[in-house]
Amino acid sequence: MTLLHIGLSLSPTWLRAGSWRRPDSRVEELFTADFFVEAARSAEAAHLDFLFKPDALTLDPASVEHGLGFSALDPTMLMAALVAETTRIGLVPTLSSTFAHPFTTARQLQSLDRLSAGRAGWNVVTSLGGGENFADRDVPADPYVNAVDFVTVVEGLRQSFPARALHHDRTAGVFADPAALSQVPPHGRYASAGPLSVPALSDEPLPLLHAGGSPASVDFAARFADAVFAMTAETSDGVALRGRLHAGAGAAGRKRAPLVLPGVSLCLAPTRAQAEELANENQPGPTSPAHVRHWTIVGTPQDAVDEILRRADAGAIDGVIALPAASWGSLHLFTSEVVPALAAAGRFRTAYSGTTLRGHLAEGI
Ligand SMILES: Cc1cc2nc3c(=O)[nH]c(=O)nc-3n(C[C@H](O)[C@H](O)[C@H](O)COP(=O)(O)O)c2cc1C
Repeated sequence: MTLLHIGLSLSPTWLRAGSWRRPDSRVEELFTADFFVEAARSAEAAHLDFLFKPDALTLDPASVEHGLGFSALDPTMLMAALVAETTRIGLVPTLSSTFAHPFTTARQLQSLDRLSAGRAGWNVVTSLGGGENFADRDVPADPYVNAVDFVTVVEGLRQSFPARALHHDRTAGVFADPAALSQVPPHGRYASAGPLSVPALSDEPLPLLHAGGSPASVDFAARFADAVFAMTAETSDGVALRGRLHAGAGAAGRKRAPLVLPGVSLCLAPTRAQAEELANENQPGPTSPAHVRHWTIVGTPQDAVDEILRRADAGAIDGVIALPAASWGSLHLFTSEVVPALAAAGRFRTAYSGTTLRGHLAEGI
């Protein structure tokens, strides 16, 4: 039986809407490492595939009056802070192909991969907003044509200093073989010759996640992504997306289609009545992004198990990215009850068998 793949979003969805006002929200710690270390440790104790951090490169001042808005730590820095606090779980920051630069991106991700011994991934997004913060740069004419150039250059840079170049030959005094280092040709608007100053850990490409909704996004994911952070509110949306990704990946000659991992908003409590009360107390406010409509489960941990398995059996998902809602309790019930129940049902790992994110994502397929 195929195993599910599960990530935990560290976008603090469990403090969104009015939930940051709960006495136990720890909102004062929102920009500290400890806040995220607690979430990361409980995700790793449940043997999740990865921690995931969405990102926004823009902030509407009005949005922070009554809620968090898009205020957040830099995802790559946050993941780096979690490296030493975890040992097996994957670390997937979001970096924008529209606004970031491939050289900086490649260097940061290669460093994260090295520091974490193979646990880094990358959520590639083309980004909705943020242009005002990069107004000194041209916006690409077509964000997905540009995204292809961007990921090609990043991967080229990553392998411009391949793992095999390192010799560490003390006797001969050879640290690395310069002949194994290479340069990267220009692609589109990017001319970043390399080589990168951080050596790759292996010849494997970095695991890529992608989040988007358009046909161009699906084409991009089918060609490049290992997994898709999907916004499939209904089972039928997931079945359709999975079909398109499998067809696209097949047409691109890939052996494996990207995993469909929808965001699932989880408002969990020991009883349904408590979960509904929690959800009612924390309705999205007027400043919540209107376009965001994720699959939502309000109920007990068993309700979440049942619904996740129902969607998996319907061919709508390969796993989920958990977006705990309303309280820390939702997060802890997910990692301490929902995931262990999925494991007990034979649908999720009971222990890590590998040490790299690529290994976790390939497991049980
Ligand atoms: C589920 C989902 C998650 C997204 N997450 C992010 C994100 O974390 N950061 C970001 O800048 N944009 C994010 N986006 C926006 C996309 O990068 C993209 O700009 C937007 O979806 C428009 O592209 P599309 O027409 O292909 O959907 C997300 C979009 C979707 C559908």
